[in-house]
Amino acid sequence: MAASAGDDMIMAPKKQEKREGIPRLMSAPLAIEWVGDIDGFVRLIDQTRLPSELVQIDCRDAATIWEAIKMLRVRGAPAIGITAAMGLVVGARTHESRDGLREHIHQVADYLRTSRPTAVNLFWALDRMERVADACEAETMPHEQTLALLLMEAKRIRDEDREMCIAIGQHGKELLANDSGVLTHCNTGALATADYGTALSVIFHAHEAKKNIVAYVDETRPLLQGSRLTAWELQQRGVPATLICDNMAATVMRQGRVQAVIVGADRIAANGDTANKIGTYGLAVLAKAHGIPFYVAAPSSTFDFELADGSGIPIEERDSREVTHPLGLAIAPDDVAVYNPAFDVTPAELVAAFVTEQGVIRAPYVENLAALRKDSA
Ligand SMILES: CSC[C@H]1O[C@H](OP(=O)(O)O)[C@H](O)[C@@H]1O
Repeated sequence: MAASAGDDMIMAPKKQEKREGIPRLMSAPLAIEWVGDIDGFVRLIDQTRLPSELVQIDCRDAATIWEAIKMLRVRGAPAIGITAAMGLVVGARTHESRDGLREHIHQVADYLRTSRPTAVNLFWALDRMERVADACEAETMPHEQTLALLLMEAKRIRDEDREMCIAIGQHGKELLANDSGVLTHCNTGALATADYGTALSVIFHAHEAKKNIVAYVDETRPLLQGSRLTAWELQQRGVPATLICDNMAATVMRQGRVQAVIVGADRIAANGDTANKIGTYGLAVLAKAHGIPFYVAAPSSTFDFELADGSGIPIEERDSREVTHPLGLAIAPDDVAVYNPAFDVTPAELVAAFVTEQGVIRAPYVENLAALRKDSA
């Protein structure tokens, strides 16, 4: 039994039943779950507690959801979108009549939009939920029915993401040579998505296909999503993994330990410029210098076709204490000046290919990525 947010219960990783016929690769619970019916709540793994503790928190209001996204208790572009969609449902419920419900829903969505600025999935998911609310208003739908349809849409966003992650893995595994080393950055696995992940889904599926992959995992300063989360997920699945400090990436490439680099994304512009965890751009430059292919794995929901290029992608800057006090331990003098951008932008020309649920997409990106546009269908 998980506790409510703020007062949590430590859970031993429990065997998770197969979900809806799709065998789950991971023995831990899903990062995000909706518990109950329309009067239910969002249950999250608190990722700030991993890998030493698997703690789940129950979120019964929009403020708890906002805080969980802001503090990276739940993180990863698709996971943020799914959580915000479900968070809109718990927030919408506080308005108990049909009158004014649509306006209330827009207010909750605008509030959730302020949690983090870079991952486009947050905004895409909330836009999609608001379109449902607008349609219900236009149909003068009863209050309960509107809430039920919103919950259905949030679950649909989650389920579609899981399917896209599986497809990304199936397409991407063909890019990885047998007996190869693959370097990855940050966390792009089941913890960052509905399940399986994006770049990690490629590695998981290559492992399942017995391609004898060794994953090299960047620890990913300052919040250590690689050492805390990715190494944990890979161990959960029995994938050989070697943890390295971020400053070791050049050497492992030069030593020939790595034959590919694969990362996730938080927002990809129409020309293929890619925003991802800080440090990704440096990996792309290093990969180019060593003749190693650099791949970006992402679902179509992470592409922002409103942006012609990466110059317009908002880059989140975070608290300086994340740099000076990792895990609460002071590693820098007080009051030192700090610059802490959470993301950087990799120019499209450094990307060998994008791995999407629709397949592997190579340059020229402006033309070839256009097929991913939702309105291009
Ligand atoms: C599958 S998207 C994962 C993406 O999100 C991470 O950022 P954060 O941990 O700050 O949410 C990182 O950029 C990953 O590549």
